[in-house]
Amino acid sequence: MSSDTHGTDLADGDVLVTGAAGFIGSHLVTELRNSGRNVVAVDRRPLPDDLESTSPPFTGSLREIRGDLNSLNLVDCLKNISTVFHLAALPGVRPSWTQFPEYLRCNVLATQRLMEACVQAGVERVVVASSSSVYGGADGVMSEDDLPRPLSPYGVTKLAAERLALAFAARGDAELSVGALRFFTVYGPGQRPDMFISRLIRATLRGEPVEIYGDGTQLRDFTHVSDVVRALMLTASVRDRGSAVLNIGTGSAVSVNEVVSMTAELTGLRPCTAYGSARIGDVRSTTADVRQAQSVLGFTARTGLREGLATQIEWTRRSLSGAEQDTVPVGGSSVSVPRL
Ligand SMILES: NC(=O)c1ccc[n+]([C@@H]2O[C@H](COP(=O)([O-])OP(=O)(O)OC[C@H]3O[C@@H](n4cnc5c(N)ncnc54)[C@H](O)[C@@H]3O)[C@@H](O)[C@H]2O)c1
Ligand SMILES: O=C(O)[C@H]1O[C@H](OP(=O)(O)OP(=O)(O)OC[C@H]2O[C@@H](n3ccc(=O)[nH]c3=O)[C@H](O)[C@@H]2O)[C@H](O)[C@@H](O)[C@@H]1O
Repeated sequence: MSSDTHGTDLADGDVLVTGAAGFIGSHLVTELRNSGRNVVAVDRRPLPDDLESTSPPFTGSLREIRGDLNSLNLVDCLKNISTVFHLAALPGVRPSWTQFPEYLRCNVLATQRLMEACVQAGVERVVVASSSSVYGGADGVMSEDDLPRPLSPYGVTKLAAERLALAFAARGDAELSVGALRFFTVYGPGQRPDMFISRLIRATLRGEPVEIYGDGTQLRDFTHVSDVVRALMLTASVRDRGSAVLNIGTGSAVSVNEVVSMTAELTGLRPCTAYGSARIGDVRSTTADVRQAQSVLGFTARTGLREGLATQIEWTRRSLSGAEQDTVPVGGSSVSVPRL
């Protein structure tokens, strides 16, 4: 199978993206349209303005459906849809201790409702955003066959969502398969403002302090959003569409302190860091075992952390300076991303 996303063979029919207004969702919608797909974009938030543009280079159409997955008529939304990318969720690890009912509603109940509707509407393929946080505090490389032991309520809801989707695919009364992708700490232009790299770059460019939770030696397999989008598209188009759970990461981990040093080098500015307490539920280390994604999808991450950080720094600079267009080169094409 080609490891490129252009011209890959998604099932005929339009595609629907949930969480389309979000960080990863907005990049995915852009890339799908660049590859000629007609996209139905579902989110309870409005789409970023520049995603709605139909001017070139976009070739696929965009239809926005604004609403909550827990109340929309999803069977109607899914008419003529062959492939669903399910990205909608509450994504933060730390707030999940205090807002659990909302995590349950958005991550678990919404997934059950969506999967039920997919079966009724005859959707062929569902690609679900799962998370490295299903693993919990494993030492060393995290493999898909490891017993998941999430350490945060968020991780518990992501594991439940992943398993629910797979249970629907295993029912046997529908031609539906599921690819559940466990993303590892995704970064890049448009990254959620609550995430570390986003806070660090913004604070550094503004000359403000950023808090580091713990001593900064915690490790993350930081994965660039362009790689994640390519993995999503490959999962939808892979010829053997059996159900599977796959890690999407780079296979190597970098400490939070190293990210601070790289940001200093790339910006020429000295980040002002304040060390605070480690947060409950934050794992010490994440590293993806990337072998299954390589063998099933032909997927290998292409963007190194230094190069990827540079794309996010450039986007943040433009955003902070109020540039008209926040269009940045990502993974070989240009994408428009929401402003800060
Ligand atoms: N960003 C990461 O590092 C990362 C890592 C692992 C997994 N993930 C998963 O990837 C997905 C996307 O993450 P993101 O970082 O782009 O988050 P995001 O918050 O930017 O996007 C999620 C979108 O889902 C929408 N949404 C939430 N609940 C909804 C509901 N009930 N009905 C309709 N829309 C709803 C939100 O409005 C938001 O636009 C999530 O499922 C997240 O758990 C993200
Ligand atoms: O890989 C995943 O599955 C998860 O990755 C990220 O979660 P996290 O790794 O906590 O991402 P960041 O918020 O960027 O935090 C990275 C590290 O920086 C630390 N951090 C974060 C924010 C901050 O202000 N200061 C700080 O030191 C965190 O404690 C953590 O150790 C995403 O936010 C989750 O949606 C996702 O599910």
